[in-house]
Amino acid sequence: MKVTIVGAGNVGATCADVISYRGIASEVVLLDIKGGFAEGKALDIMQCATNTAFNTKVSGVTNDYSKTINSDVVVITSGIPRKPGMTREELIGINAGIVKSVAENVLQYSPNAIIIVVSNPMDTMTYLALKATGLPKNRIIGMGGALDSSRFRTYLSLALDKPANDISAMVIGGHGDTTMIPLTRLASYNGIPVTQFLSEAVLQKVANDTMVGGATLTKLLGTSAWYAPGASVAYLVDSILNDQKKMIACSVMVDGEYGESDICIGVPCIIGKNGVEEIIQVELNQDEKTLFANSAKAVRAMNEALKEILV
Ligand SMILES: NC(=O)C1=CN([C@@H]2O[C@H](COP(=O)(O)OP(=O)(O)OC[C@H]3O[C@@H](n4cnc5c(N)ncnc54)[C@H](O)[C@@H]3O)[C@@H](O)[C@H]2O)C=CC1
Ligand SMILES: O=C([O-])CC(=O)C(=O)O
Repeated sequence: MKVTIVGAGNVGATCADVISYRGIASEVVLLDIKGGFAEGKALDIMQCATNTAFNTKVSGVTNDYSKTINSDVVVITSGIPRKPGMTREELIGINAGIVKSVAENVLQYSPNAIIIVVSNPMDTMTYLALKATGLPKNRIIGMGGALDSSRFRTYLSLALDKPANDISAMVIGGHGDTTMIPLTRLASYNGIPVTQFLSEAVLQKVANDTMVGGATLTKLLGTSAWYAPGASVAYLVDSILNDQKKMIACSVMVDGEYGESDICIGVPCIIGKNGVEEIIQVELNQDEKTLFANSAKAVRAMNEALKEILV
């Protein structure tokens, strides 16, 4: 199975690295506009093969889409990341043009690919990719919820002092500092509600830390995060290529689900060989419904900025 990753920067290269050493795909192509950059990253990753025992073929190309031909999955990480103090939404002016042209280019050589959008503001970029390409909605997936949920589980694990893999928890809604909805009420430690172990105040702090998880890392690193984002994309790619049908919160086009339509927003999805195979309807309480409606309103308002680019 072949995966193309457009953008060989921090997130794209990390994603290629994880896909390779976990043997998720037989071939990975990294593509970047910076001359020689993707080639260098690919060569560096390939030189891990003997020490981490993988056989994935990794190659890099400078803006040559013909080398991406017949990819099963294409990941779009091209674009600029935010700097400390910025919101993801501020990236729209530069990233919209990049994401639109990249989505159109990859489809010329891989008309059947499933596209994973990572570039920010991710919900808006996913909507843009869908509208610009006209692909069926099951084939455009925005990656945000997988990462936000892993951050939520990490913060819960720290609060509980228990392993993150024993914790089940999900974040839905937009992938923004104020639009994420950590579903605290439904989070569990091996099936036991975390509300049995953690006070309301601690749970509120965990939820707040989760929502600003990306901003916290951006402040610490001077640019946005890449290890967990790259691993989260690889997790999604694995569920697609190996038809695992995992339930993963992803930004997808909703058509009446959760009372919304004509936006891409994070909802729990079954991810398999056909991309988005099902949207799971969680029974939300009134507070959660209100949070989701407000999140959707903010995501929809952001899409307005695409009007000029989509004409
Ligand atoms: N959805 C999510 O959960 C996450 C999204 N992001 C977003 O992912 C994007 C990438 O982040 P990083 O990898 O940290 O940035 P980066 O700056 O390290 O890498 C971006 C790469 O894209 C390349 N690029 C720019 N225009 C291109 C084009 N037209 N064609 C091909 N390549 C192009 C650049 O040369 C650069 O190498 C950012 O927009 C960031 O905000 C980052 C982390 C998580
Ligand atoms: O914070 C950012 O700008 C990058 C991102 O989306 C994340 O790490 O969640």
